[in-house]
Amino acid sequence: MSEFKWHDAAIRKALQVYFIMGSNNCLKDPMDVLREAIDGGITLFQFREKGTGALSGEPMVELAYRMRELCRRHDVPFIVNDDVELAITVDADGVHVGQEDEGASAVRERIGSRLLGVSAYNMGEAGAAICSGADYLGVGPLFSTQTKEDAKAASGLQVLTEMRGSGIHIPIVGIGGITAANAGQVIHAGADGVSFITAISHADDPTAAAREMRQAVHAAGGSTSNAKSGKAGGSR
Ligand SMILES: Cc1ncc(COP(=O)(O)OP(=O)(O)O)c(N)n1
Ligand SMILES: Cc1ncsc1CCOP(=O)(O)O
Ligand SMILES: [Mg+2]
Repeated sequence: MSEFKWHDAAIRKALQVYFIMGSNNCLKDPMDVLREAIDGGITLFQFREKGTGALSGEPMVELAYRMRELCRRHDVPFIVNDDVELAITVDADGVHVGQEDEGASAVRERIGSRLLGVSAYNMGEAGAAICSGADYLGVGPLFSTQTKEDAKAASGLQVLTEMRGSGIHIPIVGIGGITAANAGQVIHAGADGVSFITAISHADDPTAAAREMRQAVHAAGGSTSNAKSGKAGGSR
């Protein structure tokens, strides 16, 4: 198992431009989409092979391996959605789980020091996720989304201001309907970064789309403006 220890500042930096995708989200070869997104400057990638038309079994595992290799070559940390077994099999850098998935405490036990992201829709879920050992929260859907089949109603940005106003300092990434046009608002509301599927997976030019997202996050202050306890020396 990887012994890499994630530091707070490194997590906030990685969350800045967090691309999530599975083969069924793409309009062309998913490896090309990922390669182009990396060229455009994404800072973290989540393999989320889920929903109508998703791969399963050996083809899914093979795609995960190929994507993990590509990310590793470019020093982009690789996260697996939902599937802890798969994350361990492909030696992912972390796992993201939601409220309907395996419990965060059990996942932490299984993955050791790998990065653990947990979804939180409200203050109660955020508090529980932190107690269970989450390294970061995925908060949303903030805006309406067509991508997640069972998504809750859009919460709006006030959930972020409420969390930050109540002393929740853990790294947070916003999710749901995020584009380069609204990414700055997400950062200003208190998130360290933005995560998104469609903004890149449906873009004619994923490299340009990633670059645009990166510029929007940096223009809004990026992770540095929200880092409350970043330790120096994070090596990612
Ligand atoms: C960064 C990030 N935040 C939230 C989610 C959503 O997780 P979940 O609620 O478990 O829903 P699914 O993605 O599994 O459908 C996420 N994947 N990533
Ligand atoms: C996985 C997930 N969780 C909450 S919203 C969402 C989908 C985000 O996709 P998009 O960026 O296309 O709205
Ligand atoms: Mg999930």
